[in-house]
Amino acid sequence: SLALLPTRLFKNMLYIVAMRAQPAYNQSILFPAGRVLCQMVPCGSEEVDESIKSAHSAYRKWSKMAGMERARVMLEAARIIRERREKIAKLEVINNGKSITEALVDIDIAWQCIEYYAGLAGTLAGQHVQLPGGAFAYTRREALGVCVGIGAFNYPFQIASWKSAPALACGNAMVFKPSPMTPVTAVILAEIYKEAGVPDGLFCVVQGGAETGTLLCQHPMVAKVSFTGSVPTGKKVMEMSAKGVKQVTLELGGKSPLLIFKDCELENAVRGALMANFLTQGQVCCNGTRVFVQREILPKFLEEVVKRTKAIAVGDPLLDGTRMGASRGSDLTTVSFLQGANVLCGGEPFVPSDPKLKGGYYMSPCVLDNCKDDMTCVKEEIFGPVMSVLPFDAEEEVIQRANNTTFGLASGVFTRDISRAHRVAENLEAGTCFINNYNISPVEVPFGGYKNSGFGRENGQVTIEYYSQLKTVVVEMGDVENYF
Ligand SMILES: NC(=O)C1=CN([C@@H]2O[C@H](COP(=O)(O)OP(=O)(O)OC[C@H]3O[C@@H](n4cnc5c(N)ncnc54)[C@H](O)[C@@H]3O)[C@@H](O)[C@H]2O)C=CC1
Ligand SMILES: C[N+](C)(C)CCCC(=O)O
Repeated sequence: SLALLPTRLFKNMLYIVAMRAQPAYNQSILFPAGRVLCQMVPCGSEEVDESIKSAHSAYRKWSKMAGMERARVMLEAARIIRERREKIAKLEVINNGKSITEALVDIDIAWQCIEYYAGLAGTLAGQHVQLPGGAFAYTRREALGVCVGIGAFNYPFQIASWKSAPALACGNAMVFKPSPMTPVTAVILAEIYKEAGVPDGLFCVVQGGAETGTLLCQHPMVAKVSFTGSVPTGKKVMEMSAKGVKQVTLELGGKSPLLIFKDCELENAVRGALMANFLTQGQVCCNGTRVFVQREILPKFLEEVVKRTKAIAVGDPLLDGTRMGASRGSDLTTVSFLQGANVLCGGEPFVPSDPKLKGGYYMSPCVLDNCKDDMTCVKEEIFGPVMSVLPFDAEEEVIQRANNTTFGLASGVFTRDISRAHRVAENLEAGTCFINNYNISPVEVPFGGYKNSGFGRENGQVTIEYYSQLKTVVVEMGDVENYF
């Protein structure tokens, strides 16, 4: 991570929230105020084993229920979340530090996801295949068993919902481990599922960090692991899962390109660039952090983007007017990765006026200009509110530069030329391409990566396939033909 780079003082100093200093895994930090939020006891092998066993017995009951029955329980869970959205959103702000405006959207996306998969639960079906002599075969779509979900800190409630909703719809149980930095709201989701009527243990939450995560991935009764987090941890999860031949979904990091052509509608492109970079303090895996702008419109684009970035209200995330809250991290470190890039605004520690928030982790959003493709800020994921802007001249050139990365989570293009838009979408190597927008997430639409950004998908109909398996039943209607 960038925090590992040598620290030198530049004339133009840039501060980012250090990623190295994670709080002790049994302690969660209150990001907005820099105080300890709660003490959690990390689950050891006994607790992990207990949770997986209780999930397994719940799975036995749940998977035998009709899809329509599971749907009713899930719809009730969605209803409860919708009813309590303000309360849960407030807890999410305290848990994570993001603004209340964004937390409300996250909670809404969470209940929509549960509602969507409730709708699919009754549609699970197989195929009937006719064979010679009146024989036939049919396929059954069956649950996998106990699935493990491991979440990152940036969308705690939403990630728990995105993983559990398709899992439960297909008849599985889930043991979920939230990030030790944001341990609170997954527990609220577990309580809501219980209240809605799922069998005891169907959605269990275990607390802890890497050790607990390892125990989950290695447990022989686990059928699948769905992971959201960094590339290095994702590789470890895949390795551990491979030993037990467990299925894996990996939602990893990104350094997504956003291509802004001179024929775009500039006002929307500017809004798109802000949405692509500054949601959740820039801590979004699919952020379009490499903003390629066609040279002719670069000055106008930068003028607008910088003006609006400077106007972003940073501070107390519980206030309605705040647009950027607190980041994770336990200290602010000066990091020099500029290598000649120009800080047009922000990138500094921000201290809110409220004395209660003085110890919190705030940073002013930053725009970097004069960037080159081989700079660290352009190549590596920063996971903070830092937008790197790069000029380009031609379509072919910018596609080649945009694809020159090991990541492939998302991408975006702003243009009014309809053919160009679809041509660019076809040629960008990424799991998602947004045309004339960025970072919207309708739950009906699959989400996931190419290349090192992972595989498998979340959301959309296709995710049913990642949480179920196919059984083929072959039926003979005549005599057995015997070769012996
Ligand atoms: N694709 C996506 O949807 C997202 C990707 N990310 C990526 O994750 C990075 C930072 O997020 P972090 O939470 O710090 O990621 P991380 O990879 O450190 O942790 C993610 C989760 O994995 C757990 N974990 C850590 N070591 C483990 C191990 N050996 N075995 C099993 N579980 C383990 C953690 O406790 C946490 O719950 C970002 O830089 C970004 O690249 C983050 C959020 C969303
Ligand atoms: C909701 N959305 C699309 C902004 C981000 C979801 C992916 C993540 O967990 O970072």
